[in-house]
Amino acid sequence: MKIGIIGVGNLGYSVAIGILSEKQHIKCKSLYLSKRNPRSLDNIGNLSVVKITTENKRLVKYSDVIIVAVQPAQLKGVLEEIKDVINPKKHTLISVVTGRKISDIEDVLGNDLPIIRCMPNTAISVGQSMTCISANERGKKNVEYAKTIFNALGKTMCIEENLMQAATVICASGIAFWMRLIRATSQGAVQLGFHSEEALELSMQTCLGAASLLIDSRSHPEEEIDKVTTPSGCTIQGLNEMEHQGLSSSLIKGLVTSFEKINEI
Ligand SMILES: NC(=O)C1=CN([C@@H]2O[C@H](COP(=O)(O)OP(=O)(O)OC[C@H]3O[C@@H](n4cnc5c(N)ncnc54)[C@H](O)[C@@H]3O)[C@@H](O)[C@H]2O)C=CC1
Ligand SMILES: O=C(O)[C@@H]1CCC=N1
Repeated sequence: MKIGIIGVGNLGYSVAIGILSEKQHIKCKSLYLSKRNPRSLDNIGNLSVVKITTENKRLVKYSDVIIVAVQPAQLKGVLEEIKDVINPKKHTLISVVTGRKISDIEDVLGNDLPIIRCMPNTAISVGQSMTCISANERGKKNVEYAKTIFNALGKTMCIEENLMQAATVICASGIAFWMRLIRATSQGAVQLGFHSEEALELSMQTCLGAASLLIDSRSHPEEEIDKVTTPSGCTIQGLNEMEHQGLSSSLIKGLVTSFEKINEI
C-alpha cells in the first residue's frame, strides 16, 4: 500500500507513527505526509519510506490510500483542493475527521470513490487504538484496506455510520476520560502516602489489569467487582461512597454532554 496522510497533527502523527512501527505488517511501501508546517516532522523525515510535502495534490498522485486527518472546518477546502487528482479507480479515501459524514465527502468527490470513515484514537501510536469503521457502498469492497491498517494498530469494529458520533465520544474522547480517571486515582494514591511516580505506576497498571481481566475472561465488570468486594470490606465501602457521590451517573452524563456537543461540530 502507498499511504498518504493529509493533516499530520495530533492524530495524523499518531497514525503515522503507528504505521511506521507496523510497516512490514501493513505492507506500507511509502508514506506521504502533508501538513501546513512540516518542520515538526523532521524527526521522521529522513526515514526512507517517508516523504514529506505541503502539496496535497502531489501526495494524492503518489498514494493509493489517502487518510484525511484535518480539523472538521478544514475538510471541505482539502477535498476541493484534491478533487481534480482523485481517481476513483485508484484511490481509497479514509476520513478520520470528526462529525463529517461520508455524504459530505461524496458531495465534493462523488460516490464512485471508495470512502471509508474511521474513528481511531491516539493510542494508535502504541498499537492500542479502538477504531470504528464504516464505508460508503463503493468503499465496502475496500474496507479491508482500513482493517489492515487499523487492525495492525489495535482493534477495529465495523459499525453503522449513524453510530459514528457515539463511537467518537466513547473511543476517541474516551482516551481523555480514562486519562482523567487514572490521574484522579493516582492523586488519591498520593494522598494515601505514595510518591507521585509510584502513584501513577500503581494506577496505570491497575487500570491495564482491570481491562485485561475483562478482555481475557470475557466476564462482566460486575462479576469481577463481586470477586473483589469482601463482605463488610474496604472495597464495597469505597465503591458505595463513590456511587453516592455520583461516579457512574457523572460519567454517563459527561458522555451524553460530549455527544450533544459533537452533534454541533
Ligand atoms: N486528537 C484526537 O484524539 C482525535 C482527533 N480526531 C479528529 O481528527 C482530526 C484531526 O485532529 P487533530 O490531529 O487533533 O488536529 P490538529 O489540529 O492537531 O491537526 C490537524 C493538522 O492538519 C494540518 N492541516 C490543516 N490544513 C491542512 C491542509 N490544507 N493540508 C494539509 N494539512 C493541513 C495542520 O497543519 C495540522 O497539522 C479532527 O477532525 C479531529 O476531530 C479523531 C479522533 C481522535
Ligand atoms: O475533541 C474533539 O472534538 C475531537 C474528537 C475526538 C477527539 N478529539
